[in-house]
Amino acid sequence: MNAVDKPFLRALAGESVWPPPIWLMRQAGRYLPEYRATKEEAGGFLELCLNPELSAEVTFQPLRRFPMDAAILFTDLPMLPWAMGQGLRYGQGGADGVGPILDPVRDEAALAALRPGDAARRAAPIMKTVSRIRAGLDRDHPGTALIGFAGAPWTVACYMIDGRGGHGFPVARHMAENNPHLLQSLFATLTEAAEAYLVAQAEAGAEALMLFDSWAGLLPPEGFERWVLAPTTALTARLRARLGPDFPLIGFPRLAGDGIPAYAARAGVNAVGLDETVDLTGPLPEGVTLQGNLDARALVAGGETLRAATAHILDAMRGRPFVFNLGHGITPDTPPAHVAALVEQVKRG
Ligand SMILES: Cc1c2[nH]c(c1CCC(=O)O)Cc1[nH]c(c(CCC(=O)O)c1C)Cc1[nH]c(c(CCC(=O)O)c1C)Cc1[nH]c(c(C)c1CCC(=O)O)C2
Repeated sequence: MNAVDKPFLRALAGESVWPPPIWLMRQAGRYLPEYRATKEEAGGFLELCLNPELSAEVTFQPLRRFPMDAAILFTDLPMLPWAMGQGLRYGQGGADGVGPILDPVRDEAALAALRPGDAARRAAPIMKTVSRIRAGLDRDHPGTALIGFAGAPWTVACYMIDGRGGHGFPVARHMAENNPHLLQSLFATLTEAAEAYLVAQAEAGAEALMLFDSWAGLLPPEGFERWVLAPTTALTARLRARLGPDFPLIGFPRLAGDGIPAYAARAGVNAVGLDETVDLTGPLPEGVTLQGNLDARALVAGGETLRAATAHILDAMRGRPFVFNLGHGITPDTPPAHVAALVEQVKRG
């Protein structure tokens, strides 16, 4: 299939493709037994993210079960800070919780110790993963597009500064209010690093790029303007200067609520991801493709709950440029059969 004929890319270009293309955030992950087996084979999660063959394998796993219209590069958001030299490990539950744990960057000295110049070399395995995935899609799934991604500066800064999620990132929020100069310096480093990292993914074969701003909703309005909207707009402008004005970009300002219209109008993205709290029957931004916003809990519930929630979204979005997705990632307790039922219903329109 010609790249421009892929339904997902047509929807990002502003076409009202119907039935809408579908993919799901975290479509590769712990709800699939084959993912858990491959992670074991890799020797751990970080090891998996740095193994191009096995990262590509887990990216393909959901595509063998479900006819998704897009695949997303399998890696993790803190891999960019890791590539700049920040210490990273993964909690195994218990007191550590689950998820990434980083050596916090909270002062000038820690910021100066980062080595953005090393990031391209350290992230080289991730670019190998991108090329492997793209070659496999071209061979076995020619209608499926490849999404590359990075965290948006604010969300990456949250993990870099607090060192872990789960507590609402009090240190990053305090820094935004009380030491904006330090945060601004970190943002300058991060914006430059994210640009290089995303351009490298596009050069390796990614056909669209997504910026995850999972914690955009933590900031008051002035903070949202300064730490979410302004840096995202700067980053997308740089990406467009490098990749061309039409390169498909998706922004996901999760839980941004009242900030979403401004984001849609000014962030420089083709598509905006909507979390599950957004009411699709209310006023919505025009002039951008929308993506979302099924509640991940409805996917766990399945049955009539899932059918009704899916029908509600399809009814609200019919006739608009839209990509069906969840409002946040699939959770590990999701039965794969529910994902199959969802994809079938969406494909019926
Ligand atoms: C904030 C964030 C992270 N990572 C990511 C975000 C932004 C989106 C979001 O808000 O969910 C993005 C991400 N993380 C992962 C992907 C891969 C591709 C996909 O979506 O299928 C993507 C796009 C794999 C992953 N990233 C992680 C796993 C689970 C690791 C394991 O197997 O133990 C996977 C498959 C770990 C991770 N990584 C992160 C957290 C908070 C956690 C723990 C919570 C959880 O597990 O869901 C940081």
